[in-house]
Amino acid sequence: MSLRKAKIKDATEIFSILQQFALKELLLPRSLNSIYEHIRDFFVYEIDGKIVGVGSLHIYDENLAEIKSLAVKEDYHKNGIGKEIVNACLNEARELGVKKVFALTYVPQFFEKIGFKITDKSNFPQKVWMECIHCVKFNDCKEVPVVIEL
Ligand SMILES: CC(=O)SCCNC(=O)CCNC(=O)[C@H](O)C(C)(C)COP(=O)(O)OP(=O)(O)OC[C@H]1O[C@@H](n2cnc3c(N)ncnc32)[C@H](O)[C@@H]1OP(=O)(O)O
Repeated sequence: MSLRKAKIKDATEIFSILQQFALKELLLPRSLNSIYEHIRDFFVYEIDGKIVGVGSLHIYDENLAEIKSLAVKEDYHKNGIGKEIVNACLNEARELGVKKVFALTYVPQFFEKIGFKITDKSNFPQKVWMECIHCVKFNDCKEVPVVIEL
């Protein structure tokens, strides 16, 4: 078992895991191209050389970063893998000097267990005006914003 930064060769497997949950509308879909572009943001969790969990930290500025594209394969849920990936993202944010990390999620309870608090999306205008505005669910978004101060 190991958690590590992603490499280029992991991109298609990251895409495949995220796509499984996107098809169930548990995550917003993400293109393979976007994963290649942001491969340095990603962590992967491996068991016996097979990727079973993925997640990424996207930096906005010195004050703000976002946990994005977090998913653990269903057979491996509730083994602490999701929490470990989020904690790796938070540690990286701390090392970089970022002060606040947020996520938009359908599973706020999972993030609350890690110490995030529910907040308001208006606190993240960078996200809303750079990304949410282009999302097909912009006017009917059910994702809950959560945030943690580092
Ligand atoms: C920013 C985003 O990307 S949000 C999208 C998150 N991803 C998804 O919803 C995709 C589908 N879901 C998943 O991949 C997984 O269920 C995840 C990532 C949400 C959780 O991963 P797991 O590895 O199962 O979580 P992990 O075992 O680390 O759980 C940590 C704690 O949260 C709890 N937890 C896990 N999932 C949930 C949930 N859906 N609701 C409430 N609590 C939860 C666990 O019971 C555990 O609690 P404990 O510390 O008291 O034992």
